[in-house]
Amino acid sequence: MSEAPAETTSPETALLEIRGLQVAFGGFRAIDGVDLTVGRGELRFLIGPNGAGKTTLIDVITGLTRPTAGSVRFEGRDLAGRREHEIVRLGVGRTFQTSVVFEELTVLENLDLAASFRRPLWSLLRRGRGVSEEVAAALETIGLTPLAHSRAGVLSHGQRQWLEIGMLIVQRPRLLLLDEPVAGMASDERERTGELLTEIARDHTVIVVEHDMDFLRRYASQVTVLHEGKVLMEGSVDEVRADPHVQEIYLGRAREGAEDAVR
Ligand SMILES: Nc1ncnc2c1ncn2[C@@H]1O[C@H](COP(=O)(O)OP(=O)(O)OP(=O)(O)O)[C@@H](O)[C@H]1O
Repeated sequence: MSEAPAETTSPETALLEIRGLQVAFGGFRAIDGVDLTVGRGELRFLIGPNGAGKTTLIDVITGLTRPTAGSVRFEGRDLAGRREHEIVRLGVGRTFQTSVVFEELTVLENLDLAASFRRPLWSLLRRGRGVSEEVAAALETIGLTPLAHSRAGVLSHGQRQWLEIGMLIVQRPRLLLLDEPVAGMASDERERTGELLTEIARDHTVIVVEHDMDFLRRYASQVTVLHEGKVLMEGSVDEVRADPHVQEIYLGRAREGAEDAVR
């Protein structure tokens, strides 16, 4: 018997390919026919008003929620039906809106623990022999080298977010999914996070869910707009901001009291 047909898209061109995705909660379709292609090395922003389906989309990619229909292919492999830890091992990492750092452990210990996830069991016995290269590099990238031996519990909100990003990086994912990484951050922390994302995107593919328009203007290039479970449009930040439909859904929110209209 011949092999299964070759993948429709070369892994060189598309890292992530979502087709005809649907997610229903009871009779309600939170995702309603989404097609999304993200190329290797992209820094893609995902925006949309509350309830648009952004988190649900991330949940499906990472195996937390099962789709009702459609496919999610990562490097040509179908992720549907795979468990969360299996998807992590395939190279997909995500941050959650709730923190996953261990407050009693130091920054370094948190990173080391996250990195140990990839190491063979025998190497865990060698722990305590100093800082591995990848952990040291991650510390530098996230700018927390001076705080390496501080307890994670004393970090500011922004520093904690960077630590979480560092904990992802040491697991060497090829796709990183970040859910509202600058939510609740002060402006200097936002700026540092924007720089961090730009740096990480040099050697990872990154999808960022973000509401903040100022942040998008500064750091986004390609943007996908979700609305009511569908892709409303894709384009550059300028194209998205100029689109009448996008303006309408954001201005609609503005009239309801939301502050961040597309201007
Ligand atoms: N487990 C669930 N059961 C029922 N409905 C759900 C569930 N999870 C999400 N929903 C609904 O699906 C829709 C999409 O939710 P989702 O959290 O994906 O939106 P979002 O774009 O991430 O919004 P926000 O910006 O507010 O986080 C919402 O109407 C939400 O109430």
